[in-house]
Amino acid sequence: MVPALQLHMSKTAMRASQKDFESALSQVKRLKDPGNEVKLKLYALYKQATEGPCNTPKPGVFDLINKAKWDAWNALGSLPKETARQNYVDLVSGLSSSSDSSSQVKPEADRKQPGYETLVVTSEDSITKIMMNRPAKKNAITIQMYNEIMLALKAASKDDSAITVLTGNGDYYSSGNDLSNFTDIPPEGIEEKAKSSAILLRDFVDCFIDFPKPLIAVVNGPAVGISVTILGLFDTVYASSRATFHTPFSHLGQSPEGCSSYTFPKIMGPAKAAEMLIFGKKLTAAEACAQGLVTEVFPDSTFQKEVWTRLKAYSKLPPNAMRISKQVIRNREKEKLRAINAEESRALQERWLSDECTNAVMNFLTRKAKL
Ligand SMILES: CCCCC/C=C/CC(=O)SCCNC(=O)CCNC(=O)[C@H](O)C(C)(C)COP(=O)(O)OP(=O)(O)OC[C@H]1O[C@@H](n2cnc3c(N)ncnc32)[C@H](O)[C@@H]1OP(=O)(O)O
Repeated sequence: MVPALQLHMSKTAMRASQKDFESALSQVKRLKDPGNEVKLKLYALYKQATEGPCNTPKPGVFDLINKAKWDAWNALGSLPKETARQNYVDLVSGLSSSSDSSSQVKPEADRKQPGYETLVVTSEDSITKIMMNRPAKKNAITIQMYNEIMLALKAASKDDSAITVLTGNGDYYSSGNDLSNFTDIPPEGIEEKAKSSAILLRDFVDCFIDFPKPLIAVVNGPAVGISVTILGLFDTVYASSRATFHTPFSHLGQSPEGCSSYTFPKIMGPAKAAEMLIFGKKLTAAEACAQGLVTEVFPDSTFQKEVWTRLKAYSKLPPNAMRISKQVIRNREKEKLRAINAEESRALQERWLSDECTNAVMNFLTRKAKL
């Protein structure tokens, strides 16, 4: 017989000794939490290995935890003690090797989902993170980036993550619409450009209205324009103390989008919303939090650490319960939000053809004006 095969057979035929069992018992304490289902299996095998078949009365129906333990033990029937001991040792050894390999953290480049040029999309710890990735341009949103964000949101809505995060790479969260989007005029003319831009805007904002899982904005720095307005469609907004919130629509000859004409007055009251949306008042993170647009502000020095610790804890909550809670909170407004989005997009389609808008965009692009 081939020696390696011989070794394999003698190993599987071998019964776990009391010493193996005891070492598995101490090993199990060092493992990271394997989840309730595995813990029940371990409990049942332990009881079977040490006491034999289930011999205690069935707990009452409201004693949920003890009933689950009893059910798991009872399900092992008359499994011999020796086999239960062996199964316990095998289960712990399988858990140890999988936890060894999962503790080797892969670098972000390896976890990165392919197919995006303007974003870095990663999925880890039940969190899908969509990071805008044009730091040299302050994460200004190009046509390609609008399309990629829509694709990433659609994929995240179907993946096995529990929550989804939008954030920015570098010192800005996002400087909003890339103003050079307006310079690429097709042969059909400027009206056609305004029309296709309005359709893109409407589709983009609809993706946020319809997103089914908890959606969190991690606002790592200043936010401008559309990156601010869509925050009203997020479930939670965490901001660095360095973040600012600026919607200079009148300065740009434009009008509000992202459903902000409805969500902002609802969140902060009409007077405060008007200061932002009509007069372009820039809010600090603390002010945005006081107005209810931001959930919580963290000191910039500890922002990433504190936010991701919080999000990792939230991502362990039962995903279906979170999804249903979001539906219950948001569903009754969806139709209304879609209608508002369509109306805001129509208004902008006209604004983009105005002299006020054309001059403001030209002034920025020829470096005559900044916010
Ligand atoms: C499909 C259409 C949908 C339309 C939806 C409508 C949305 C409305 C909006 O979002 S309105 C908001 C539009 N955004 C702005 O008006 C911001 C313009 N940018 C600025 O004012 C400044 O860049 C700044 C205040 C954000 C940052 O200033 P700072 O001095 O710190 O940095 P720079 O100006 O040197 O920026 C670095 C480079 O990034 C380019 N850039 C920044 N923001 C934008 C932008 N929004 N659009 C295009 N380009 C932008 C900037 O030009 C610099 O590029 P350079 O290094 O090549 O010079």
